[in-house]
Amino acid sequence: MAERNLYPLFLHVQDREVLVVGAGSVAEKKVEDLVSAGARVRLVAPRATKRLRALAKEGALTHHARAFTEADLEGAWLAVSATGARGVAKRVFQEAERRRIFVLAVDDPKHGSAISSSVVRRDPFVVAISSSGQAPALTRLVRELVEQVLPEDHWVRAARELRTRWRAEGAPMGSRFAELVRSFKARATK
Ligand SMILES: C[C@@]1(CC(=O)O)c2cc3[nH]c(cc4nc(cc5[nH]c(cc(n2)[C@H]1CCC(=O)O)[C@@](C)(CC(=O)O)[C@@H]5CCC(=O)O)C(CC(=O)O)=C4CCC(=O)O)c(CCC(=O)O)c3CC(=O)O
Ligand SMILES: NC(=O)C1=CN([C@@H]2O[C@H](COP(=O)(O)OP(=O)(O)OC[C@H]3O[C@@H](n4cnc5c(N)ncnc54)[C@H](O)[C@@H]3O)[C@@H](O)[C@H]2O)C=CC1
Repeated sequence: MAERNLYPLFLHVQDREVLVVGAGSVAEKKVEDLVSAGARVRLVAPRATKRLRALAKEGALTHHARAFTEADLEGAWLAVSATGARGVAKRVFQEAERRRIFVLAVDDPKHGSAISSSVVRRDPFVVAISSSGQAPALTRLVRELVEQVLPEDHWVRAARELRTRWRAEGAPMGSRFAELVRSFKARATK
């Protein structure tokens, strides 16, 4: 479904069930991101990585050590298929479509209805980057470039400081954005 103009979103997954099918290294990254966003992850896969088994052991997710069945989608808000096994993504997608559940298909994007992005976090800002599924390695490169442009902490701290001063001085709204740009350009060329 990558050929269409995608609609970007930030999802509240806190306390919502997310089904992850497959528990290899690619699934591991998605699961870690989902768990840190507070999702209740239900993992279905005959074999799981050491890290995923450890997360299951400490109660951060539930792991069913068997192959996917259509009933696994029951109650899920979102699903991830990450098995690399022939035909599994298609089965997950067909049943998920029937149940109106969005699916990230990491090995077979045509059998998915959502794709994940590369993320740069500068709390409270989140920059999500996508090539609409066409060039993941380039997406990673753009993420690394954005990380260099937005160094940890400085960016938001500097903007907050500017804003405190604008308020104290009653700076006109119309001049604030231009001043922020000037100040950031000056920092970048220092
Ligand atoms: C469609 C999508 C589905 C989804 O995962 O949701 C997808 C699909 C596939 N990725 C593949 C390969 C690679 N993926 C990466 C990296 C990332 N891939 C991510 C997302 C996405 N990957 C979604 C679209 C993203 C977009 O719109 O650009 C990132 C951004 C986020 C994340 O993984 O969390 C993360 C960067 C994280 C970071 O910032 O570091 C690298 C580079 C590397 O790891 O060094 C490679 C090797 C280079 C290459 O092949 O390009 C393959 C081929 C597998 C094969 O051929 O066997 C498929 C399947 C296919 O396309 O058919
Ligand atoms: N989206 C992305 O960012 C990337 C995607 N990929 C693709 O992702 C796929 C998965 O890669 P890995 O995690 O390295 O694979 P892996 O081989 O390490 O893990 C596969 C997992 O799927 C499980 N599995 C197999 N059949 C199953 C079934 N019928 N039901 C449930 N679980 C089943 C296995 O038990 C295992 O946990 C590959 O096809 C790879 O090409 C690879 C790199 C990046």
